Amino acid sequence: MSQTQTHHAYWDEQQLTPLIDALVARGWYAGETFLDVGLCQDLHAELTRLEARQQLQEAAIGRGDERTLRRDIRGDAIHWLDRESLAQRRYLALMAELQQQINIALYLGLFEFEAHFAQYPPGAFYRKHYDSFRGRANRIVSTVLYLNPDWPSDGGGEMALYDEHDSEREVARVVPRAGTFVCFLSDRIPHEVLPTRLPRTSIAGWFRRNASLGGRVDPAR
Ligand SMILES: O=C(O)CCC(=O)C(=O)O
Ligand SMILES: [Fe+2]
Repeated sequence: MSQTQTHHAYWDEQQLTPLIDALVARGWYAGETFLDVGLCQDLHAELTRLEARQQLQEAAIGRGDERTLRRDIRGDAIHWLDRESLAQRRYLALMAELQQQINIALYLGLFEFEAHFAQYPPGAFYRKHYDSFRGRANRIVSTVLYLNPDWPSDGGGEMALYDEHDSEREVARVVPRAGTFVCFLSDRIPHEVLPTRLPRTSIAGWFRRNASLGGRVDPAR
């Protein structure tokens, strides 16, 4: 490999350039058929097994002492990725390479990636929120990969993204169909999950930079 060539093991330039450009220009990116269908199927099958074995936990909001279950804000059940399957390891390898490429292009100093499977049962939603707060940002770039093999037009459960300067202005509505991948700056882009009519599956993940809060290292979760 010559020094002027960049070599990516998984991603090619045609996929990464639009993602990086969109992150810089407007703070978010959404791409259909961004990820391999076979990998999405394997991840979806794993989530189905985890659910059957009751290995999903109801998701909380807040952190530390302030963690609470609030079904009126957030209704999903989750399982943190822990590299326990080949499919997880493949997905995490893809994200590790994406992290590297974002760092090269944007100097964000992304340091690690954490992610969980999520399942929204019928009727569930996640009200409009930011994934981190300015000045206390530990989560820098948010990601979502959808795993649902089919999604009817009346299925609901879209993710709505809002303008970074006007949190009332919707800028995109993303259908949670398998292979679609979204990423955005965690402290800039308000977003929400609209009520779903069908069980809705995804992997939500965050590229982090370790931030020290008052001398303590910010806890991971
Ligand atoms: O599943 C989605 O579309 C977004 C989930 C989300 O916003 C989150 O888990 O913070
Ligand atoms: Fe979020």
